[in-house]
Amino acid sequence: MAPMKLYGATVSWNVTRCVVALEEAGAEYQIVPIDFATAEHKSPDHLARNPFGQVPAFQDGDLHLWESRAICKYVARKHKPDLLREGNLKESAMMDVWLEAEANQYTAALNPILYQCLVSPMFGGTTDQKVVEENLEKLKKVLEVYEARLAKHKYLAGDFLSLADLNHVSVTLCLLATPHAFVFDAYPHVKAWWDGLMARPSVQKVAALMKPSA
Ligand SMILES: N[C@@H](CCC(=O)N[C@@H](CSO)C(=O)NCC(=O)O)C(=O)O
Repeated sequence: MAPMKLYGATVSWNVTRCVVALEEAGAEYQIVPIDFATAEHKSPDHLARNPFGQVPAFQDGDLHLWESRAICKYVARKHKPDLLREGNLKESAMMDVWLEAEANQYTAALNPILYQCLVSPMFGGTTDQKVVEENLEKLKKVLEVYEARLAKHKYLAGDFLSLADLNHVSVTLCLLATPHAFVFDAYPHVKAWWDGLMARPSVQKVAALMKPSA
């Protein structure tokens, strides 16, 4: 069976969100770089992979997917279904809650911070500190909810690791690459949760992959 293909650059936290799932699944995959400098992500070939002209895109045999979180769910369902808790209605429902919280609360607050602190300077742009400060305040409110949850459970969906936890990894690694990593210090249970995730070989591998020198 040909290896699964993940299209995109590992500088993107949406692409590396999928690498975490692929590494956790222990599945054979290859990363196919897409060159933003030449707008390859808008090429006809790539639009056929992802009609929105974005990365990641994904191929497994004759199946073509896009949207990082859908790719992660597919990889987990196929190779490590325990991450989805689909055998337990309540556990899988709680996982869905925290999958959505990652996308719509946590990463929604982090995206503008990462764009200002990491992406804009990468293209010679400046950092709008007002945007950073505004979204740091939003992130702190989100982390207050996470702190309360993780004071009661080892992981977000319950006392079991799930895809919901893993989907937070890539964007959190990016946060740690900004001057605002200290924001976790005020939330000890969030920090313990993160330290636990960081100890996983899959996360170590993605952390190494995301280092600028990689
Ligand atoms: N909801 C989607 C977001 C993909 C995305 O924004 N990809 C960016 C690069 S990563 O930040 C991208 O491809 N931007 C180029 C563009 O939008 O033209 C997902 O989770 O896969």
